[in-house]
Amino acid sequence: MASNDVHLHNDIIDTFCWEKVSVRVKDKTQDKRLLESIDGAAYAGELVAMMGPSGSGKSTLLNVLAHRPFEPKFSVEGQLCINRAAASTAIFRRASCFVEQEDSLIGSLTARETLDFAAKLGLPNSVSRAERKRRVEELLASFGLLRVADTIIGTAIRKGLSGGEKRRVSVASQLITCPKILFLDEPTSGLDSVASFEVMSFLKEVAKKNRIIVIASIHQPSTATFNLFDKVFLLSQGKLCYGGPVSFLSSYLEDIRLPMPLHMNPAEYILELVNVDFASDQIRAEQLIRITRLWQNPATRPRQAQVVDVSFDSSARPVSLMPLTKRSQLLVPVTLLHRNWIKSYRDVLTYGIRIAMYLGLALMMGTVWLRLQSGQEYIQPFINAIFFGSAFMSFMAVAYVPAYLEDRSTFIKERANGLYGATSFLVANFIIGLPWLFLISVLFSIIAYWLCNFRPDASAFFTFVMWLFLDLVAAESLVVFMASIFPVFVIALALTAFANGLWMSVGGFLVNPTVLNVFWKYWARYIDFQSYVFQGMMVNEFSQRVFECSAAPSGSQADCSCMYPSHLQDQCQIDGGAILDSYGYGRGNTRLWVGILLCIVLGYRLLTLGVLMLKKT
Ligand SMILES: Nc1ncnc2c1ncn2[C@@H]1O[C@H](COP(=O)(O)OP(=O)(O)OP(=O)(O)O)[C@@H](O)[C@H]1O
Repeated sequence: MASNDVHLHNDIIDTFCWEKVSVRVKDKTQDKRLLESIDGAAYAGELVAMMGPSGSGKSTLLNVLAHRPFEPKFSVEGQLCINRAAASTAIFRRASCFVEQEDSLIGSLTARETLDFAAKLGLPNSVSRAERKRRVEELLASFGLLRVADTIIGTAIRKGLSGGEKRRVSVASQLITCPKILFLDEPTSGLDSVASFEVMSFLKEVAKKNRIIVIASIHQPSTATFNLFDKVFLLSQGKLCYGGPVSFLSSYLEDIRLPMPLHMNPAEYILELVNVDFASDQIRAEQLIRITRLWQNPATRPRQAQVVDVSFDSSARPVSLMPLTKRSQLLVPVTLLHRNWIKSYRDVLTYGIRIAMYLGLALMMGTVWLRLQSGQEYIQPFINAIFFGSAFMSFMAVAYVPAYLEDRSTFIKERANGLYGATSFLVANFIIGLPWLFLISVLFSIIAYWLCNFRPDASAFFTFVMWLFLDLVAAESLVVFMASIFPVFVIALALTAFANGLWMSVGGFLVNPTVLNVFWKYWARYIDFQSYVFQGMMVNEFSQRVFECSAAPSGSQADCSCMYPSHLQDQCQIDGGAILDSYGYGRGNTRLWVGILLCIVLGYRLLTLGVLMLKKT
């Protein structure tokens, strides 16, 4: 789209217009026009409705107007102007906000915290703390949210605000940065007619008081809600059928001999007029062609439809407009970290359930491998327990997929509104996981390590904790990477499980590294984080341990189906070092392995950053 930016400081946007907006989607399976040459304009203080039957192109038009990113298969044409000058994406990002159909609110925050974090992320540094608080309270009051300001939004297991209240919080949180244009995709979806009216009348008031242009797609408003709008754009099959003041609609319909019936909801009537999805008769289809032709033809299009009367309430005190200066890029990750911290300890689904799961696994492991002894027959159980403690713990990191996908979806929406970028998101995401994963590692080890009777030595215990912690950090980084490439729950879950399965298979336990198939031996093992953890834990346990044959019950050697070589089973005393030699694990490599593990973690995180920078939706 166009260059030649207008200069926005504290300027009011008086006019926002769009000309000849067309969208086409073309790929191997389809070539379809979604929007055809749509023109329109909106003025400061107006509440504008985008209406039309399902699939008519309302959301697509809204996305174009808001400069939202489109997938490459879409081709978008047209011109968007602010104050009659062409405007770039950067100007739009700074001047507008987009409220999605689905709320991207964080369920464990309260309404007040949600607005406060939106202010911290969106407002420039020059805004003082007191001013920020004042704006939050002002918006809570103007959206009728003071009564529920300290109630949480609501999570899957904890009820919070009602649907209407959530929508109001969504809208209020976007208004905190004083956008000059506010786009809303179906702001009333899922609300009853009373709640819909309530939300739209708040928006109308805010638009008038602050001279904001509010453009909302809406499905089927009640008569009262419809009458709140200043303007309506009616779409059908990607074409414009009417675009002008709501007050002029009825006389226009009379002019084209389709008068609005008395006592009928006008929104319902116009939607019926242009809906041919379920019409079996030819008459309806021809009627739609006639309506669109009349509108498309400048000769027959009524001049009044484009005349807009904006009446402002000059007595109302407007919310002050903020200068559009830059925010500190250092403060953003800190704010995200603070928000993630509140979420992680309040929302049991984020880490609470995982902590409980790992404690259960620790108890299970500790009781299955209960008090292993120093007899030779315990060598294999020790190795099995180490494998379980490294590989299976890493596998269970798949439980993080849903929480990460939720965070990613919030990030995608907030990034589209220009709040912060992928680096801030990933830094905050990484740091917030560390204390929780450390806590899990310590709690798991306290239970499992002593119950299993691993080497009773403080330094061995803390080394075990360190390996487990690194294992979980790497496993979580793998989850983050996979779920960023494929942000669909089932696919992310399946692929992470697959990757973990592969790392388990080539990690050294299931096939001794000395006999591993060459196809895997020379690459997979080296990037397999589980193999370094397994090696590390093995060295930690076996390098200073001796297994006695005397401790074994008689005849146990014959029953022993061990992985370690048979010549070792004949000896009366087995040094743990010999077990390590049989696996080809050298001692003294701990630092190297820790370094490699950290590089693997960094690698996953950097790859994720690349994915998030490239994937905008
Ligand atoms: N990614 C896509 N690929 C192909 N067609 C698409 C894509 N996205 C939307 N469309 C098509 O574009 C048309 C307009 O869709 P859009 O979502 O804008 O309609 P809408 O009026 O907002 O519908 P609804 O009210 O049901 O949300 C529809 O026919 C839809 O099938």
